[in-house]
Amino acid sequence: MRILKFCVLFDKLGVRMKIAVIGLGYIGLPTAIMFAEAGYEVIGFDVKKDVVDRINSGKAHIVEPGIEEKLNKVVKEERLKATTKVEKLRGANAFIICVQTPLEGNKPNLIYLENAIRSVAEVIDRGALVIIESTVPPGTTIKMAKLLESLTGFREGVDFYMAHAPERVMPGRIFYELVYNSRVIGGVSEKATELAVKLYKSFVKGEIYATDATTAEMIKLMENTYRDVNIALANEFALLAHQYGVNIFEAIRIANTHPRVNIHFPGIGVGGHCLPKDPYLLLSNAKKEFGLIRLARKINESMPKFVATLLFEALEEGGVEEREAVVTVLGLAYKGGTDDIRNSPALTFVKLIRDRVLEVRTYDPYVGGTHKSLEDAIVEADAVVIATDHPEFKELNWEEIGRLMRHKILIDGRGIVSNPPKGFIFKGVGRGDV
Ligand SMILES: NC(=O)c1ccc[n+]([C@@H]2O[C@H](COP(=O)([O-])OP(=O)(O)OC[C@H]3O[C@@H](n4cnc5c(N)ncnc54)[C@H](O)[C@@H]3O)[C@@H](O)[C@H]2O)c1
Ligand SMILES: CC(=O)N[C@@H]1[C@@H](OP(=O)(O)OP(=O)(O)OC[C@H]2O[C@@H](n3ccc(=O)[nH]c3=O)[C@H](O)[C@@H]2O)O[C@H](CO)[C@@H](O)[C@@H]1O
Repeated sequence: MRILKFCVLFDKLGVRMKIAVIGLGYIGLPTAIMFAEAGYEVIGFDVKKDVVDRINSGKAHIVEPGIEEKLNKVVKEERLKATTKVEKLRGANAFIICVQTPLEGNKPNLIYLENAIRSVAEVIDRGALVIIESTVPPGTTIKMAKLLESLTGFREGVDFYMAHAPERVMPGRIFYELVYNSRVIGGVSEKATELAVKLYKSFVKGEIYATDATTAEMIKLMENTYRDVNIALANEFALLAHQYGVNIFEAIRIANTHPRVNIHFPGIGVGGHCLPKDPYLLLSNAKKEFGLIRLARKINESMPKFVATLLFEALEEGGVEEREAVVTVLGLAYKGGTDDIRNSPALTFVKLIRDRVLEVRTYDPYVGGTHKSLEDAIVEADAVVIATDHPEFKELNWEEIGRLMRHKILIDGRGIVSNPPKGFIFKGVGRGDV
């Protein structure tokens, strides 16, 4: 073990290995910190100057438990430096690419990844390892290896080595999961797989499964598609529960006691940088139509609209004119405990209702919003809609909140209020029982 660590940390001449991490966002920054903690010289590269400046002052630009302390330490000890200058990456033994891979329409936009490869091409030395951590459509890593070959005249498997090492961590648990999750690593060549496995072994304590690049790409996309399809099934069950007068959360709790059933949780929708796009990345290079995965997406995409319907029904029941209504939305983040608003169903919901009501107020303790305090956001409101399952919202005393409101209407888009509070018109996704 000690010999392996020595081989990975130092090159053949005994010089400390230099790792370049390209893209310092939710994935790249924690990854850069892990490699720095493992003993490498790490240089982080991002196109955003404000991100780079913040990191170099030891301050994180994202919310993640433990990140401030860890970042501060590795920056102070000069084990991690960030830059916007590509020439500073020269001499890197490994390049780890963590740029975003979003959708444009429903098609993958790989421009950030291609630009990252172009940057690598400017500075790469013979023998270097290039790893794509970003989630990509099947076949992309091989395409990127070809792009790098055409830009440099080098050959993969001979002059450089390229592998896909998809990231599987869950925001909120990143530093634990980076170490203890199992990992999948697939090289374009066998030598690339071998080198990448060796590199990740310097901090990963979970199992590392070696495969080829395209299989690794497909595995990552299958994992998130599996989750998306299962959430869609839970959402469809929730819609059915409204037809049958059932509390879906109670039904799911009991169904899940079956040894082979694990139903996910319904809600206002599925957000974040991954689940709303990865099923489309999986389908993007396919030559025929696949129905199930697309239908699941459509169901999940329809959920903010369903919550809007619940709101308008409740306003009508409460005798509140839509055009006069003041609605407070609790939570903008795509899920609890994060400041990430990418593809957040809360934002979609706000867009859906804002032209129909008098005022939409928003409050999110992690993101901000139109109001800085919960009390200010709620006072004289006609309805409150829970759009994010932040832990803070699970502790709220609804009777007290009700006293501040003009009308007591509560819509639970996240299944966090188990007992409808007294005196409220209460509706929630999957709460067919109320
Ligand atoms: N966020 C997650 O929970 C998560 C989990 C697993 C996998 N992933 C995947 O990891 C990848 C990164 O996701 P993220 O959430 O960290 O994205 P992000 O948007 O938070 O970070 C990407 C960073 O890359 C930078 N960047 C873009 N183009 C660049 C370039 N050419 N050179 C240098 N920097 C560049 C951006 O400025 C940004 O700071 C995506 O493919 C995503 O699907 C994300
Ligand atoms: C397979 C898997 O586990 N992948 C994880 C996932 O992480 P994530 O941060 O995107 O988190 P999720 O918890 O999946 O939430 C997404 C959205 O779905 C809503 N949701 C969730 C569960 C549920 O039962 N009902 C719901 O409605 C939730 O509110 C939120 O809006 O993708 C990352 C990037 O690839 C992975 O790295 C990470 O391992």
